[in-house]
Formats: sequence, C-alpha cells, structure tokens
Amino acid sequence: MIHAYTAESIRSIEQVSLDRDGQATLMRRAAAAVAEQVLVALPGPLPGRRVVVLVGPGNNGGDALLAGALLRRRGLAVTAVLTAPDRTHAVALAEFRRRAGRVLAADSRGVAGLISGADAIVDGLVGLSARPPLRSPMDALVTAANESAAVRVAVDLPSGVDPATGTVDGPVFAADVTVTFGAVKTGLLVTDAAGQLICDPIGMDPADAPGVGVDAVALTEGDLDRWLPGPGTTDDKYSGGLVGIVAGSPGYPGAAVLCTGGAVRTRPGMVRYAGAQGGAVLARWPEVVASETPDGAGRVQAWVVGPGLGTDDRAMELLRFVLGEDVPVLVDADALTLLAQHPDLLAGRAGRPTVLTPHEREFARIFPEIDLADRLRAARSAAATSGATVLLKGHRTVVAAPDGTTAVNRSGSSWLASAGSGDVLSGVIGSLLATGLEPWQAAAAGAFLHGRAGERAQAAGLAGASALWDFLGRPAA
Ligand SMILES: NC(=O)C1=CN([C@@H]2O[C@H](COP(=O)(O)OP(=O)(O)OC[C@H]3O[C@@H](n4cnc5c(N)ncnc54)[C@H](OP(=O)(O)O)[C@@H]3O)[C@@H](O)[C@H]2O)[C@@H](O)CC1
Ligand SMILES: [K+]
Repeated sequence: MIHAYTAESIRSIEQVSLDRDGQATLMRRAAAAVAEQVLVALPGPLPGRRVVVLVGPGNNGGDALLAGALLRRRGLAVTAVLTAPDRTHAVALAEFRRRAGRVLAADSRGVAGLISGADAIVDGLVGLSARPPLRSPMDALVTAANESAAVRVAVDLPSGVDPATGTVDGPVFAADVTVTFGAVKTGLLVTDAAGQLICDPIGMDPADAPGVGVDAVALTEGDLDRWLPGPGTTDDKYSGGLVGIVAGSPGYPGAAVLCTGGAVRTRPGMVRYAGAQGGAVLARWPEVVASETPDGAGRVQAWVVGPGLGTDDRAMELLRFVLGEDVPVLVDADALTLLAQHPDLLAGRAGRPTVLTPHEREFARIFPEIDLADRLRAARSAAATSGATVLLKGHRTVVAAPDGTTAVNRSGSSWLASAGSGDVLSGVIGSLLATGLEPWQAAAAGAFLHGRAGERAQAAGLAGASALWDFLGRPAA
C-alpha cells in the first residue's frame, strides 16, 4: 500500500530529518536520486548527452542544480535555465558552476532550441511550495518541455500540480518519471502528470514525526493478497459470500449480464440475480440463481442495485426494497439518479453500510452543492455528509469513507472509459462487500481489480466491457 501525506505533514517529517542530518545532506541525497533516474532514462553512451535543468527560486531548484552537477561529473552536457537568477539556491548554483555546467536566464535567446533539442529535461521549477497556476516564465518553459521529445524527469512533484490535491490549473510538466522525497504527497496519487512514481526516503521516515497521519492510500498487489484470500477447504457457498444483483430492464438487458459477470468472476460463494432479465443472465451465467424480485431471492450478504435499471416506478420500488435491507448495499447508475430525486432514501439507511459509485455527472446530481474541481475533497465531503462510502469514478477513481479514510486508484487505463465498464465494476465491488470487506476496502479493492482487468484486456488487444470478465481473476499462487 502506498501511503500519501499532506504537504504540511511532509514538512513535519522533513523537519525531523533536517534537525538530525542538516539540509545540505538531504539535498545531496535528493540530487543523487534524481541524477540516478536521469541516467536510467538515458540508455546508451552518456558523455555528450544534452540535459536541460529548469531551475526555480526555491530548494526544488537547488535539488535540480545539484543533480545537474552530478550529471556533469558523468560527462553529460548540462544547461541550467534559471527563472529567478537573483533568488536561485546559491550553494547549489556554485556547485553546478564548479562542475562547468552552463547557466542561462530563462529569457535568454536560444532557450527554446535547447529545450526542444534536449535528451532529458529535469523539472526543478517548484516543489512542495507550489501554488498553481504556474506564473511566467515557468508556464512557457513547461509548455516547451512538453513539446520536446526529451525524457522528462520531475524533482519531487511535476510543476503545475497542486501538492495537496493533485489538481492542475494551466500548464503542467508531463513527467515520464517523478522522483519524490521522503514520502508520497497526496497530490501525486491524484495527478496523471507524474508518470512513473519513485519515492526515495533520503533518510526521512514518517514514523519519526509524532502526530503525523496518512492522508490517503493507493492499493498495490500485496493488499489484494492480504484482503482477498482464496477459498479455504472449509469454505462453502455461504461463507464465500452471497451477493444479490438488481439490474437491467427491457431497455438495458446487457447491464444485468455485465454486472452479474463482474460479480461471478470476483469469485464469491454465490450470485443471485433478482429482476426481469433472469433469462438473459442465466443464458450467460448458468451458475447464478435467479428470481423475479429481490424479496423472493432468499438470503444475500450484500446487494448491488442500479445498472440499467431504469428510473420508472418499478425501479423505484426495487430500490426502496433493497435500501430497506440490513446488509451492505451498493447503489450505482440509474439507482443514483433515483437517489438524487429522493434523498430521504439514503437518510433512512443511517448506520447501515452503503456504497455509492457515481461518475461526475451522477455525483453532481446527488451532491449539487459540492464543487468537483478538487475530486479528493469532493468525495470526502460527499461521504461525510451522506454517511455512505463514495467512489467517484474518473481516470484516478477516488474512494472516500464517511470517517475520511481515502483511497486513490492507480490501476487502469483510459480503455475503461467504455460503455458497460461501470456495470462490471459494481458487480465486482458487490461481491467483495458480500465477502465481508469493509465498504471502503471493498470499493478500493474493486476499483483496483477492475482497473487491472482493463490494463490486461488492453494488453491482450480486446475491447468491450465484457472483455473485463476474463481478466478479473487472480493467477493461482
Ligand atoms: N526542506 C528541505 O530540507 C528539503 C527540501 N527539498 C526540496 O525542497 C522543495 C521545497 O522547496 P521550497 O520550500 O524552497 O519551495 P519550492 O517548492 O522550491 O518553491 C519555490 C518557490 O516557487 C514559487 N512558486 C510557488 N508557486 C509558484 C507558481 N505557481 N508560479 C511561479 N512560482 C511559484 C514560490 O515563490 P513565491 O511565490 O513566494 O515567489 C516558492 O517559494 C521540495 O519540493 C524538495 O524538492 C529536498 O531538497 C529535501 C530537503
Ligand atoms: K518540480
């Protein structure tokens, strides 16, 4: 699991190391970590390779200059472009000059050509103190860097990203690699500008800073192994989790099949389908037990309601029934639209686990007063006010529990933005809820499995939401 921290917490963690090791030592370690990644990113003979280091007025620029000095020692041709020559980190600049690095002011002639002809560009414009949008001349330098064919390496954070929220306002350095120091900043989980994320501790340890807590997490494979153990020899269909699906309508029979497939392939003990599309569901998933209505379905340990359900009176009746049940309920798609029209339904579930899985348009319907610009804050605030776990879909899906626990999903590809993909996701999460995971764990793990299935389907060259089914499973140990 990746733990991420607020910028304020990072400062507290940093302070402990600063007091112990001193700033010069930390900067040297940071610079070494950056230089190493530039060398890794530049295969082949190194001497003469052209590196441009973009240098802002703070310590982020200092790190970048010291990295440039190290690259000079390896024989690379390094030019530093200073955005504020009179405020540049003096010690780092002296060291860079001592290694015969070339120094230019950002408004010098020839800077644009250097950037477009570079083999690697190091972004040391702004780091932890960034307050986007980038001002001139940083904005123009970042735009030019993004147009260059060079490998782009960001120091601590890609410039243009808000460290706390990951939001972007204006140009942002589109990094191939980001080398961050000490601990991951929350914004790095949310943004897609960071590229490959490498966290080098440089001697810092969050455990050293009293009172500092994790702000958000991102799951990794190891979390799934811990949270989703395979079935044991004493398990039966009941202990394996029983999930009920209320989805599909005459207009959208496919949603029922897609959602049920997501549930079946997440390997619960049993899947029940309740609704009018039992024939279509059973034709594809014979292992499912189908009934016409949820009240006649028999025992379940979690319900999924909504995909393709429609928004008529019948759909409303089904939603009302399911939300009245005492087991965890996942509300998706059409059922979210109904929920937006009848907020009392959610209020009536106080204390019973509920997961909402809106995309941004659905979110705006249910929570019209919440600003979506900062997706992390939006999901948290929706979870706190509704009492439900909120999974806000997007390129980086965010999951927030009512107590503020937050996960950001980092698996997946843009391939998942296809019709029916969300129906599969709700089936996956429903299965995980039925196995007894906490709602935020089920939602976070479901988003991870679904995203990874998207990556695998894309790698296999397969399209269509039903392709996800075959890639949800975990390989046998
Ligand atoms: N502390 C340590 O020991 C260690 C720290 N480390 C490194 O230090 C970095 C933090 O350094 P930092 O605090 O000096 O600030 P930094 O991020 O370089 O910003 C500089 C200045 O940029 C400006 N600026 C802000 N937004 C802007 C915008 N939109 N457009 C234009 N300008 C903007 C703003 O100036 P102002 O707005 O006040 O003029 C701000 O003061 C950290 O990320 C890591 O790399 C490591 O070496 C490990 C040890
Ligand atoms: K940076």
